[in-house]
Amino acid sequence: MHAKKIAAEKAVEWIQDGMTVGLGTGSTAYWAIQSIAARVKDGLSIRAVASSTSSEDLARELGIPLVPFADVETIDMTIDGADEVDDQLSLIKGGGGALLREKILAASSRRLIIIVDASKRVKQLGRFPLPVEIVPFAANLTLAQIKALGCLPELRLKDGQPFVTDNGNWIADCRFRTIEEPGSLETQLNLIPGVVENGLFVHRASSVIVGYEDGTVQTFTR
Ligand SMILES: O=C(CO)[C@H](O)[C@H](O)COP(=O)(O)O
Repeated sequence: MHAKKIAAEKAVEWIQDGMTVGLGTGSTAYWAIQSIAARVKDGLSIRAVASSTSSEDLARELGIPLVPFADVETIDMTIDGADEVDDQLSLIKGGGGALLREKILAASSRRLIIIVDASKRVKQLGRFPLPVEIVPFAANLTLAQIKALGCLPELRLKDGQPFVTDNGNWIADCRFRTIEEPGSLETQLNLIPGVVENGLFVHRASSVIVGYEDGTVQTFTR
């Protein structure tokens, strides 16, 4: 927990007055939202757009000024977590099921700052099952197409029912074991009709901040 918190706090230091800030989702993004709220209380003037209803609720509760997705055209900086980060700063995201909104934020952000603890760093992406958001309609056909790309897709469940994203879709967690070419897989998955988006974020992170339990951080920039 400490490692996630200090990575988050380091990223939040980079936020400046007047910025539009994208808020990520998950237990590391939670600390970023807490730290942003503390700076807002101290007078920082920003507006934020959230990647999930849970982050939006938290930000609202803590008094961070929010702007709806529909009203935003550019984002200065997004701070978000990740499930895996490789040496090229490519990512797997979506463990929390918010990958679609997270990728929309990432694609429109001048800077995407990823905050992780050291356990998220890997030599090769793929040990963490890749989350893929699919439309519920004809899900089995879509799952079969995803499987043909060389993985074992499993529908994510919550209380015995399909997990439903903030966008009303389902998530397939896809076991690839290793992903040799993340860039090409990211494109291939999105070409399957029925796939809405996938959790590969290739060449999108501007910086990755890794927090360690001893209180130090390491920053990697592309
Ligand atoms: O992509 C995400 C949510 O969709 C999260 O950023 C990712 O799952 C990491 O979460 P955590 O910070 O809790 O380890």
